[in-house]
Amino acid sequence: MTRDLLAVYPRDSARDERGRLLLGGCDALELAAEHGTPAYVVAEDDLRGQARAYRDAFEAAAPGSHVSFASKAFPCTAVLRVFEQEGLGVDVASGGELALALHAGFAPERIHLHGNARSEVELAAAVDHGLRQVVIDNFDDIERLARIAAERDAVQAVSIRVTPDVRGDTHDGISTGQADSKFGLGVADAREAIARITAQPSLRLDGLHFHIGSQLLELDVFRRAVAAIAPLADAVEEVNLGGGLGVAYVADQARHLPTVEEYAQEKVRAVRELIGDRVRIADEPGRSLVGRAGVTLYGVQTVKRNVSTWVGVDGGMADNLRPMLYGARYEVQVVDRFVDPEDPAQVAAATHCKVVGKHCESSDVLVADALLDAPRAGDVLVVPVTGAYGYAMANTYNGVPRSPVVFVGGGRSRVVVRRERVEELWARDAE
Ligand SMILES: Cc1ncc(COP(=O)(O)O)c(C=O)c1O
Ligand SMILES: N[C@@H](CCCC[NH3+])C(=O)O
Repeated sequence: MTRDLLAVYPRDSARDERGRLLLGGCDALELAAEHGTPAYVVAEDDLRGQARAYRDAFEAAAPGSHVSFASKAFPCTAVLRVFEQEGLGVDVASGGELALALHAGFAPERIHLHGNARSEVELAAAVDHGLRQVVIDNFDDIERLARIAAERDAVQAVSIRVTPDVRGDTHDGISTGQADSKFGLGVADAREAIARITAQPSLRLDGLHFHIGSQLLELDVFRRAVAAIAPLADAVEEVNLGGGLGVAYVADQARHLPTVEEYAQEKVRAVRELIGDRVRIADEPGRSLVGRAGVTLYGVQTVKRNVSTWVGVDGGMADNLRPMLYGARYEVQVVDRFVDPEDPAQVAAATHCKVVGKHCESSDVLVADALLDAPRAGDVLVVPVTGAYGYAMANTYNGVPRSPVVFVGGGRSRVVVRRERVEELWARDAE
């Protein structure tokens, strides 16, 4: 069993004596045969372990703190149920995510609603269900939500999303904390929002919130964001620090990845030093709760040589948009013939190739610099760390039905989301 090769795989992964990948104790080749490919395979123990790591780390650093799952990262019933059972709250960003969280069993007191362009219907649903908080993003929200709550004789708890004018080191597409952002209000406008909310009898100001960006691998940026919002904090009971911790997609990132404990301690320390002991601390991680728990299995359909060697698989940009959107890097292996990229003999014998999807786009490239052991049609490939924002952003481009989600653990597998049927491509036809 080689441990290093599994540095970014779900924590209970292993390779057996024949070198075959085991996920949650299940043989990856058998999983592919049983459930078909492509398939998202999720190690349930990894999800639970991360939820506990988060809960324990924040509880140790800031007793009474509140950790929620940012459900956009993996919006499916089974994943939400796991986090509900583990005692987390949930962050929803639309009426649809709200409906899903309720369907999965979250009590409304554990749900808060985000969104930079919510409809009346979405805001009314939040009030009708009595959600824990609605996060105010702009001045229009205040007027609208106050009216909706007043019409129902309700008092809705709110927090304000502040844009702290802090830039984390991440891709532009997932950076949100800069001054020129579509999310939240700048510090001066947030001060005005505090006054307007306080003047509304149907709203109760509860918290401040920031989210600087996603896939952040350095922690110092959080202290700068806390410093930016600190002058507003007298008005609130809670500060939500917005998640954002990155995951290691490839082994070299794993060496520098902060732990959940370091992340929680750094955030809490910043709040205690710059704001004080009085405020309750909340956080809402998405990616780092689910990223490493998930892998995608693909079937190789064809291998050919046009200058490069092109390995064509049965999925691609419809099940994982991240390479195309953010130039995201991933590892890939043949599930029963791993190549050790640090072993010169294995590297020399391996095939340097591009693993590409089946979609009609030249940029449908899953891994541009793959090193595989003699890939051929019929092989099963595994791409690790696809638990976050893979299923979430899946689509049916080129009429490819969406992939199933399969939970594994203790040597057993179970389908928690079935593969979409081709008939569902026309299920919404008006006639
Ligand atoms: C408001 C908000 N909260 C939480 C998250 C979750 O962030 P991450 O997945 O980076 O932890 C996001 C997405 O980045 C977000 O927009
Ligand atoms: N979809 C993005 C993350 C979005 C962050 C949401 N605020 C990704 O895959 O990296």
